[in-house]
Amino acid sequence: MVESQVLTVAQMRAAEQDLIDRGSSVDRLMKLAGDGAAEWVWRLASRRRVTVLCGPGNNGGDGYVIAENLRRRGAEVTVVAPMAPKTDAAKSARSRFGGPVVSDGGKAKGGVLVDCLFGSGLTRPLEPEHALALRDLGKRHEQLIAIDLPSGIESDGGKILNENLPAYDLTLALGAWKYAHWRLPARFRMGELRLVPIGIGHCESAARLIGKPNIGPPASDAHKYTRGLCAVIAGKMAGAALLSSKAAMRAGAGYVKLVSDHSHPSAPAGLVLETGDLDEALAHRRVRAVLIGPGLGRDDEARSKLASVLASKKSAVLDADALHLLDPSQLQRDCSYLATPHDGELEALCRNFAVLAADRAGKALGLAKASGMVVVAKGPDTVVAAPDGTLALAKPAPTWLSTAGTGDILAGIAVSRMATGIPAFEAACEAVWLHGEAARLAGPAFIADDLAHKVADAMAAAL
Ligand SMILES: NC(=O)C1=CN([C@@H]2O[C@H](COP(=O)(O)OP(=O)(O)OC[C@H]3O[C@@H](n4cnc5c(N)ncnc54)[C@H](OP(=O)(O)O)[C@@H]3O)[C@@H](O)[C@H]2O)[C@@H](O)CC1
Ligand SMILES: Nc1ncnc2c1ncn2[C@@H]1O[C@H](COP(=O)(O)OP(=O)(O)O)[C@@H](O)[C@H]1O
Ligand SMILES: [K+]
Repeated sequence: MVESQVLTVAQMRAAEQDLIDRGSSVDRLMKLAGDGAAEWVWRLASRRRVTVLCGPGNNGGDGYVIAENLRRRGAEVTVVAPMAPKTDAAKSARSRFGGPVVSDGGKAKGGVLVDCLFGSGLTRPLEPEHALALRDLGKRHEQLIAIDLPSGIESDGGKILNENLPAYDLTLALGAWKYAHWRLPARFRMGELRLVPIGIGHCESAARLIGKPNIGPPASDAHKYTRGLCAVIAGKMAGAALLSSKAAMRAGAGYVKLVSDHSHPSAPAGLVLETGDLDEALAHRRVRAVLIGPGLGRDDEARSKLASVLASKKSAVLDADALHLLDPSQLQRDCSYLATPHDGELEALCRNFAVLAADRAGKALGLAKASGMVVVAKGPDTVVAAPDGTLALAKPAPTWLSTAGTGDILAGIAVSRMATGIPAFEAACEAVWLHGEAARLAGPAFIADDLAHKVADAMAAAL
């Protein structure tokens, strides 16, 4: 879906060029973007005075279009332009603005500040005088709207390039989402996010935002084995695997087995405990997906359990300790693997698979390519990467997830989705969404056990 694609600056430029090649023009796209954005500014301003801060590029050009649109509706609007327009489209938009333009924003104040200083073309930190002007104007206005991106943010990485820049109430993404709209730390400076369409089409290589999956109830002739049997392998700290199992039982699989050397007096009655030989348990033809890692430990016994899982050639979710123990040569060809590392585990895996990249998305993509595994790089801005270079970005999930054991729940959901027979990348995206939704439904201050129970409600939301 076009609305869920997330583009790099290079992809955005190619998409714009594509529209121009089909008969549009930069001026026409700027008019569409500016008029679309002006609609939001008009609503938010509701007759308050508006200041539009315009830079030299096409982001500034959008600003002049917005200002003229508002002026024609009768709004009191001033443009502050510390730099003259440089691009042809911006110069022409400037020439069509019939209101006042000042170069020094020293006296400007009002209801709404519209930031059109720089957008996706920003290549370096703001000059000190521009950063200062933005900061001061920000303080003298009641509400701040960023056009395309807040100025001072790097579009592809989501880095904030200057200190003490203002936080915004609303950011209007023009044409398509950019990475910065969903990456930290940029995301949390942007306030509400809205997309202004300008006719950008489907981009084959774009990343996508993870949205609500369409799961549906079991088929009318379903039985527990057709829905999928998954095995969760317990290790030293058996509680973690039990948490994963509880989540797996609620995430779609028809049958969940906990393969454990421990007794589990508090295990739900519906969870099948298997205490026998691990290789035998794995060899069972009905086992469609296996989870190993939560609470596994890192001793010889843990190593041997991981070796058994990988030798079984079953589809597997690898989490926690399994990611530290993993030897690249153990991964089997033509097997489906899903790894769920947090940042520390991702670092260890990247060392192990000789992957060099600067940020989480780059590391996840590099690792997926080097290992053949689907990689869910977990954190406040989780990404999912596939070996073929497909990337999906999660929307922010509740920060209450930052509590022990929530990763075990994610791994349990993932193995359950995989056991239903869907491809690992889809299973990963569904698991990330269900995990975030369960957290939303659990409310504040939940613990991992509460989260496991909410997985069924998250499934209900996706039916
Ligand atoms: N293309 C289209 O069809 C459409 C584009 N649209 C809009 O265009 C925006 C992208 O426009 P853009 O590429 O002109 O970049 P923008 O962010 O305005 O300005 C950057 C310019 O300033 C410069 N510069 C960079 N960093 C700097 C710094 N720190 N301090 C000083 N200067 C700096 C840099 O030039 P440089 O100095 O590096 O040569 C660059 O040229 C996009 O976000 C959207 O709003 C929409 O209208 C829809 C149609
Ligand atoms: N600040 C946060 N905002 C949103 N999600 C978070 C945040 N911190 C952690 N999470 C999520 O919580 C889970 C934590 O997993 P993990 O670190 O493996 O914990 P554990 O090992 O204790 O189970 C991950 O899914 C991660 O994405
Ligand atoms: K901007």
